[in-house]
Amino acid sequence: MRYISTRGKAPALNFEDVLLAGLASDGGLYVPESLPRFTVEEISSWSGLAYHELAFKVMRPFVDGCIPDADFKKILEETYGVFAHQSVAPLRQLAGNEWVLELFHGPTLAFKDFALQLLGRLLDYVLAKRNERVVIMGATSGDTGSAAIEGCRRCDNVDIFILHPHNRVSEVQRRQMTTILGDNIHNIAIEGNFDDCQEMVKASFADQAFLKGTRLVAVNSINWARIMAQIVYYFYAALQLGSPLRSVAFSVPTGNFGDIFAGYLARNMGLPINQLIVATNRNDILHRFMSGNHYDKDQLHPSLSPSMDIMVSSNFERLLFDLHGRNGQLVAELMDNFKKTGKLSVEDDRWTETRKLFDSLAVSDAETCETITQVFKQSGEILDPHTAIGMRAARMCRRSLALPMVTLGTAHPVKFPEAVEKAGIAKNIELPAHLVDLFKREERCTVLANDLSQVQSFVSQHGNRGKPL
Ligand SMILES: Cc1ncc(COP(=O)(O)O)c(C=O)c1O
Ligand SMILES: N[C@@H](CCOP(=O)(O)O)C(=O)O
Repeated sequence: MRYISTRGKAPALNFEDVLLAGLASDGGLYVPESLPRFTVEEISSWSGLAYHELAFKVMRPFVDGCIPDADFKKILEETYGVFAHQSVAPLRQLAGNEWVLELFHGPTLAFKDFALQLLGRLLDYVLAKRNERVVIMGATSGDTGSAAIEGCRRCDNVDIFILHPHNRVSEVQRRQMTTILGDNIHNIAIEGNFDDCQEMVKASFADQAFLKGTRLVAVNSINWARIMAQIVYYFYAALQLGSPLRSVAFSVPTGNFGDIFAGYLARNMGLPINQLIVATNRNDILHRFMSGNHYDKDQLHPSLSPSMDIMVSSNFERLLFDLHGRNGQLVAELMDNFKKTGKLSVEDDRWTETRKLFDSLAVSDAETCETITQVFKQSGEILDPHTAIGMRAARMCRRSLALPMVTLGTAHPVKFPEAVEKAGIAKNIELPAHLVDLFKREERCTVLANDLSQVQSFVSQHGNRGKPL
């Protein structure tokens, strides 16, 4: 399997190299040159497999021999063995055809663990084999950061720098990052928003002189391996609901468009998904595209669902690539123009094509709270604000009541007490045992201005186990 850039100019890579990459050298994102497509018989035969066994079946074609099967199986067994729930991703029925796929039973209580527990182990495996040290830079609006730190903290060959927007993540999210105290773990709070953090990470891939020859690796969903791992749970949920003989719909709380893009790929690999709903908070650039073909930058607003306070959605470019017949030059032109004008639209027929599969809804903070309250009264379940946005969109936008509708439960409500309290739920949600002393732990974090050169100089001063590169 070769991986090519969405902008058509960077060299094609194999799985091992794409794992160790971030943005492609032409500024694009890597995607598989062609997708594996599974038959109905093949998918049917996976029914009843344990999560790690299914993960092997779905991901094997992407890894394509770069990691021997026996080693990859062992890595997957270890990865999903650390999840707290026996079924790893339990599917909970709220009513009739309404389901929540609980993706928050990993160590950091959000869906990011599915990919980042794996990514950490894959990096460890590949870097040990190569005897190479790398620097990781990641941007987070709250969840990727802790999942990446947790996934990589035991990697000997990694120094990890996580940028989060100062005072714009929840306290639990911040502490999950800043209380992990290794000399290769570096938390930076940027005086800006998530897009500023993400832009700095991307700019660092474009000009790596400050790294003095050390390789830079991404943990955000610009890294293909992140998307690959997120495809699996669509198969896992759909198989339990009668696929591949029955179609299923998904509603996905969306920010960087990574999670829902994984669902789109699952469909293209043979899973009968008849609808994908893009559920956003008031930072609704994706909803404005899906509902009116306007992908136009706006101001970023803090919300009760801070992990989705994202304006420019990295993975949207991967969808644009497919929409434009996988023509890298066309995508490069669109993205260049977007950089200049902050606006992007596609030709009508391409947009109509997108709308055959995708619907969307933007949900306000008040509606988010209303949904948390409503679902609690109906079922006793407390949804986190991101999942609540997905649930509201599922209820408002579903095309068929006869088909199962699965909302991705992307985070545990204990991470967002403010929203739960605002929804009028007095019940105290307890942190799980491994985090019970979270509020007593020492924190370590450096606050930096929204300034790329300061950040890069910090990385080069601390990039070798806390010492200069
Ligand atoms: C809890 C939660 N829900 C949803 C999202 C949105 O996912 P994506 O960025 O893949 O669209 C994020 C962050 O990305 C998140 O942390
Ligand atoms: N919501 C994310 C933002 C980064 O998204 P990613 O999927 O590209 O890593 C977060 O919680 O950090």
